[in-house]
Formats: sequence, structure tokens, C-alpha cells
Amino acid sequence: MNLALNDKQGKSVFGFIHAWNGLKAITRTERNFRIHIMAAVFAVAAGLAFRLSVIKWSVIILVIGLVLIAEILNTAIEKMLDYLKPDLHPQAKFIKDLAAGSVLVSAVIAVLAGMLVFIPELYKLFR
Ligand SMILES: Nc1ncnc2c1ncn2[C@@H]1O[C@H](COP(=O)(O)OP(=O)(O)OP(=O)(O)O)[C@@H](O)[C@H]1O
Repeated sequence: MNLALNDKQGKSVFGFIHAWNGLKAITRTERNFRIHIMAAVFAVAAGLAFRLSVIKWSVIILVIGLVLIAEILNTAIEKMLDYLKPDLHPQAKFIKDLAAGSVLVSAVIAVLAGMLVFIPELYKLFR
């Protein structure tokens, strides 16, 4: 364990650095997380192009956060299970499928919210 950032009592001085390292690691190693980041960048670019209202920006930011948090927790659960229970087990399958299901639910919600936000904007553009 890297203790270089810890103080003499062994307590973390800059706890957020560990969190930042976690985000760097998941971005580097998890393809699905990078796909979610690209979708988020696309949604933000579209939001800027359409000059969304504050309420619509709030919806977009919230659903981006929902998907990213679901993916981070799904990855954490996968890694924890691979560490604790590397062999195949029906309970491990159930837990991993549940965690993956949470990502799917968040992604469906994000797509529906994105449609509710952007379809009226497209309609305004082309009418
Ligand atoms: N130890 C295990 N025992 C039984 N089934 C498992 C086990 N590990 C993985 N699986 C099955 O394989 C699926 C994929 O698991 P894996 O850990 O490979 O995730 P992944 O391919 O990285 O998934 P994701 O796309 O969600 O990141 C799980 O949802 C589960 O159905």
C-alpha cells in the first residue's frame, strides 16, 4: 500500500487523491467506463450547442452522474468479487448480474431523459 501520502498517524491527509487515483484507474482499465465518458462528453457538447435551460442542464448532469456512479460501483463490486471469490459460483454470478443490472437501469433512464431533453430542441430547430 502506498503510504507516501499519509501523515505520521497513518491517516490520509489528502483523501481525495485516493479517489482521484481510483477514477484514473477505472478510466485506464475499463472500456465501458470510457464509453460512458464519451457519451457524457457528447451530451454536454449537444447541451452547449442547443443552449439548454438551467433545468435541462440539471437533468443532463444528474443522469450523467447516475450512469457514472452506477458504472463505478459495478466495477468495484466486480473487482471485489474477483478478489474474494475468483472461482465460478452461482452467488457470485447473481451478485455480478445484479450490479450489471444497475448500470443497465441507469443507462435506460439516461437515454429516456436525453430524449425528453433533446427531442423538443431538435423539433424547435427543424420546424
Ligand atoms: N465468479 C463468477 N461466478 C459465476 N459467474 C460469473 C463469475 N464472474 C463473472 N460471472 C458471469 O460473467 C458476467 C460478466 O462478469 P465479468 O466479471 O467478466 O464482468 P465484465 O465482463 O467486466 O462485465 P461488465 O461489462 O459489467 O463490466 C457476470 O455478470 C456473471 O454472469
